[in-house]
Amino acid sequence: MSDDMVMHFSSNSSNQSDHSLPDKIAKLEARLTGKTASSAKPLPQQQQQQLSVWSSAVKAVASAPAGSSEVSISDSDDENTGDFLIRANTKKRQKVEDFNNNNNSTLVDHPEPQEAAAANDGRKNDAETKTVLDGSKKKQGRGRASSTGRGRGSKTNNDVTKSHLLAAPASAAKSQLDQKDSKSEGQLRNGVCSVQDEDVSSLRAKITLLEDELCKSRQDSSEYQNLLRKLENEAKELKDQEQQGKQKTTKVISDLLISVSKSERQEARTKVKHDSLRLGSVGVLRTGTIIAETWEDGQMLKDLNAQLRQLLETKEVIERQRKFLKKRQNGDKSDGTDSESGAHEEDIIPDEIYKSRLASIKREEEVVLRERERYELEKGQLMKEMKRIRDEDGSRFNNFPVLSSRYALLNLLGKGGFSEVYKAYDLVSHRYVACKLHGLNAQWSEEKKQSYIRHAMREYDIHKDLVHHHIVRLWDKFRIDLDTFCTVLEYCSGKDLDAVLKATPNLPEKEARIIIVQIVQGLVYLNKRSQKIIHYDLKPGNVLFDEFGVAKVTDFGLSKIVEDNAGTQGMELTSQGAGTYWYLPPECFELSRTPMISSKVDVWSVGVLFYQMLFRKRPFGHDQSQERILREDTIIKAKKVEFPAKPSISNEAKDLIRRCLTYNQGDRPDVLTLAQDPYLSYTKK
Ligand SMILES: Nc1ncnc2c1ncn2[C@@H]1O[C@H](COP(=O)(O)OP(=O)(O)OP(=O)(O)O)[C@@H](O)[C@H]1O
Repeated sequence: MSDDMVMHFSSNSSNQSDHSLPDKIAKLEARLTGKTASSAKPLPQQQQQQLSVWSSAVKAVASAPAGSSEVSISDSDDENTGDFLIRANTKKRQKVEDFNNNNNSTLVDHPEPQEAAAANDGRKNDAETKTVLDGSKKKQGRGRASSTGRGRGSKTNNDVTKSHLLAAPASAAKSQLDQKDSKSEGQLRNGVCSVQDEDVSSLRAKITLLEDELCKSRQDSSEYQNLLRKLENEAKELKDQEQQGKQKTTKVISDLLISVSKSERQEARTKVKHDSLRLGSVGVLRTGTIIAETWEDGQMLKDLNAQLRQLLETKEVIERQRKFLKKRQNGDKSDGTDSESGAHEEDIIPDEIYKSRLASIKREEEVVLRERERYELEKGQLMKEMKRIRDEDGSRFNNFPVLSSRYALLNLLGKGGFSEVYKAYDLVSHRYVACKLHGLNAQWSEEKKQSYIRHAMREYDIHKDLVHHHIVRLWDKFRIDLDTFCTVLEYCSGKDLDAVLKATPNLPEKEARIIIVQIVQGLVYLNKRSQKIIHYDLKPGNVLFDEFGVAKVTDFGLSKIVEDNAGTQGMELTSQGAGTYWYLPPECFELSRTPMISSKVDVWSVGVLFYQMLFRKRPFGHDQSQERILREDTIIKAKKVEFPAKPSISNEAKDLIRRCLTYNQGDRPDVLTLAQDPYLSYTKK
């Protein structure tokens, strides 16, 4: 830039001549350095360099031959020069600022009259100068921030520098310089204007672009919003359709389930009718004013009994014949006719025939007796089914209600002491469940009702957290009305062990063993939890089978939670008297002190269950009632277990039963020890 400026000066001052020019330049140079240094802060290094370049350029001009390049500079060196410089500088700065302030509205600055005249005079030179200035101004503009570090400040510094030249004394050279300066200022302003014009137009272009983009974005946004609304509506419609579809599906499923259940009910009643003819039925017996129900045997038993009578008669006839034959043989011996030759063949053969016939009658008798046994089992099942149907017919839930908007009740599975268990379908999880409806007796006192509810809730609390393959799951509970609530259990479509045992004479050891293994696994789970549980009511009715024959323990109504602080002696039995006595160990009948119990109670029950599965009877008090067991101290006297000769079972099975039925609680294994028994392990040796 300095070079450009020097060129400018040298070209524009060629027609100016002053003989004292070297002196003036020297003075000017001194003023440039001296005044600037004294009247303002030291200039930045770059500007000082600029000044020195200018100064040497001016010197060069001064030393150039006269006429080749002349600069008209005032020789005035008075005291006011500094003030003038500052004033000129301030004025110039003011102009630039004014221009900057106005450049948004009027991008073209109107020159002052004097400047306009100067501009008119030197229009041709201006054109040349403008080119130079434009270039230098652009350079300056671009380097503004880096050269001064103050943005607009650089412009001011340039102005200051130019002011030195403009501040020449009022002479011809001065006026010329002033004119030139005015021109330069105009050109500078034009340069700034053009840069700013460019900036403004590029900004305008940008604004237009941004406005276009904004407009497009707005359009896009409104399109998206429309699309979103459309999608939301579609989603809502789909949801409604899904809801309607669900309702329809639920209705279809419910209808299907109801029609299947109705036909099952029909089938069950027809079967009962049919079986009743064969097996018997319940009749009414009137004795005076008392009406009682009695069992009237069916045709099957009559036929079997007739067969037995027939066989008995035949047997008697043959035996009479044999006796007669023997008598005749003995008579022959006494009159000496046969003494030498011994028994005749014609006498021996008939006897063999009678003996053979008697053996065959015995076999036939055995078959009929087995048939009669079978009959008894079927009769038991029929009686149970009849009771179930009667209970179902009398139940207030027999009309296929949907409970808790979820469980579609189907057919009654059975009725216990205080509850009805219905097979049901969970319309949410889509699976069969068993709904146990606990009904409080309206006749009960409020206290008894509360006690029952407490008991049931306790059972629920214990059971709900139990998750094991061999424990029936408890899914849910809810209240139906003031006197009824329901617990929802995993549905076990197989029979319970009680029904299995009633339907089967006795289980083969292999089958009994695998059932015991599963029960013990369930018990191990109960004893490995942080809160150990004693089931306390293990009996065939509380072992259920699922559709695959997997055994599952249920009914935690009498269960005990073993407290953490229970010692090795176990915990106190506070509910003595509860439970099913055939399956409880001797310590539960202890009367002299509060019994201490542990998981060994369940181990005893396992022994009884295993024995019962193998021999079809319980080891202690099989034919006794609960009351008689208590009265006769049957279990307290149960010191040793006896095994029937038939069916024959393995010694390992007998040993396991003996261990489980160890009289002394201290010597009996607990659940975890029992689970280690090799007989209950299926690992290959
Ligand atoms: N989860 C289940 N799945 C299938 N059947 C079940 C289920 N729970 C119970 N049952 C059946 O419902 C019937 C009644 O069961 P419940 O437990 O109420 O009677 P109980 O054990 O005979 O009587 P109580 O519990 O009063 O001693 C039984 O035949 C039982 O097999």
